[in-house]
Amino acid sequence: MQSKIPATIVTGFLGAGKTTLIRHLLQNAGGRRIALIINEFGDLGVDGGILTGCGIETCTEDDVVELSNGCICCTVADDFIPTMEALLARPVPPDHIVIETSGLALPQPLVRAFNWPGLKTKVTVDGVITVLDGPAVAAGTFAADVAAVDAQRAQDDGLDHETPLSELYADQVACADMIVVNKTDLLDGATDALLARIRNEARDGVQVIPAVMGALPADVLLGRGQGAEDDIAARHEVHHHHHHDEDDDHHDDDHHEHGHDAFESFVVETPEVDDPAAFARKLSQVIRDHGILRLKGFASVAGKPMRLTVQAVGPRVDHYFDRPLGSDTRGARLVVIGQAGLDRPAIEAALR
Ligand SMILES: Nc1nc2c(ncn2[C@@H]2O[C@H](COP(=O)(O)OP(=O)(O)OP(=O)(O)O)[C@@H](O)[C@H]2O)c(=O)[nH]1
Repeated sequence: MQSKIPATIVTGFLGAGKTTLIRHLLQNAGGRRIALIINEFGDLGVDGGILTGCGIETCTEDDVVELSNGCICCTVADDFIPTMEALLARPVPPDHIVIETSGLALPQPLVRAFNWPGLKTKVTVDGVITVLDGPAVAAGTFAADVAAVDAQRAQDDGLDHETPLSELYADQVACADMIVVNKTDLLDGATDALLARIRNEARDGVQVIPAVMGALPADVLLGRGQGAEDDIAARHEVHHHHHHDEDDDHHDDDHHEHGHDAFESFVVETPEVDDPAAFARKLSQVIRDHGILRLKGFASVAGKPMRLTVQAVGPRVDHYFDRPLGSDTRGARLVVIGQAGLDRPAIEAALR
């Protein structure tokens, strides 16, 4: 029998550090030919731009496939499966496939897609890696007490989808074979308690590993041989319990209602940046004023030949020059992601 190509699913909430972890993995791939499938939220292709712009020799444009037609878990049949089939049909197929889901995707439907007849014989899910934003989880932002939430819902039908963040968190934790608790540099000694708490929430036997900038050896991340598609039932999906208006047995891949409509994203274009530090301060203020969850993109800076990458998770804004601008048009293009109801005109005005 021909051996199956292993695929690793990297999931985790917006801004947890998935792209950073994958970038480190590619830089330390130990000669493996890795193909990437990236599911962007918003059309700008920031994560693809960060990965192909990073000058990693083993990572050519060909090896990065971007899916930006929506959330990967809602478009598996239309988008993900054909993309996988095309990748597998290449004359030289990759040694390993890494799939980065959008920060709002549920991993379970994606794992289930590996049981598709056209894929099942050729690929297997080597493991589901869930990246958590350590400080955010420690602050209780995405840490659902699943039992309490369910109990509350049982009492009140009107609560459906009121807490999509905690649902996503719970689903991403429940599906994991390995949980990377990232950004422990920002945790101030509270790491051990947090790891213990997350171990408690995870399925039995799931590794919970602390990390800074997703820096974990390729041998830890890859080659787990989990075969996740064969034990999908063990990977409890919290959100299924809330569809009181649907048939309870309605578990197929193509249902769309898991709270994405609770989020929105749009792209804002602004003129060239004068002073990156001042720009970052302005972004941070706009993020606070409007409760933006995630903001990222690229900008040109007056008089500079390099591209400025801007990354904000909550009010913390990182910015750095990553590569020559080349033929990119000057100005800034930023993806703004938040819960539905963002005041887009006000945000656009404030950013310009
Ligand atoms: N301090 C600190 N910052 C980090 C760490 N890991 C990632 N970051 C920063 O967090 C921001 C988000 O990281 P990404 O890797 O883009 O996160 P992501 O999960 O891919 O984000 P989405 O694709 O938007 O869901 C970037 O500015 C990173 O530089 C870490 O361990 N410590």
